[in-house]
Amino acid sequence: MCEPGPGDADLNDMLTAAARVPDHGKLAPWRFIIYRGDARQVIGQKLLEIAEAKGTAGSEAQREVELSRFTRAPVVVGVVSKAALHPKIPVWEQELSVGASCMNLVSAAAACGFASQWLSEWVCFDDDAAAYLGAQEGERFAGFVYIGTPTQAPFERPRPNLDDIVSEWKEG
Ligand SMILES: Cc1cc2nc3c(=O)[nH]c(=O)nc-3n(C[C@H](O)[C@H](O)[C@H](O)COP(=O)(O)O)c2cc1C
Repeated sequence: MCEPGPGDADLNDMLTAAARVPDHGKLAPWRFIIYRGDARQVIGQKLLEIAEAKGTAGSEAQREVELSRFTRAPVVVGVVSKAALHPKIPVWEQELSVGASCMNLVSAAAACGFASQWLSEWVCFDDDAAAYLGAQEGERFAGFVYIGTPTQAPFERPRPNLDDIVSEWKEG
């Protein structure tokens, strides 16, 4: 994907869709962080620093991957899960709502004419990277949705055969 990314109006529509998902108990167990413009280069420098400190950016190629991680798309949206223990609503249901939010964001991006990709990668699971990217105590990233102008038609890969994943319930 390439420039341009969605402007404020499109991004607002996409995030409205992302926040319009089934949400048992109206807990809003998700929030969104936007990364765009020069901030993406700043992030790359810091991710490289974190990766080097952990010994995971030894080669020039790995260094370049870290530096350019957030410049692969004009706009990146971090979807933060705020799922937490609740007296009535299981964490599992809250996490499913966060997943639905990510998927709505991907679908809304497509509906607005943009390409997108939902990625986790190491930055989702590394405490230092996640904190730097904005996750607060008790939060975690469900993923980062990279959004930009499509440069090619979506590549379709083989999907599961419905016969293998669909069954009709019968007693016993
Ligand atoms: C929670 C989650 C995390 C993902 N993280 C990655 C990732 O880190 N790297 C990756 O190549 N694909 C990742 N994917 C898969 C992509 O989002 C996407 O499914 C894949 O690029 C192929 O797209 P398609 O399934 O629409 O063909 C992730 C998917 C989900 C649901």
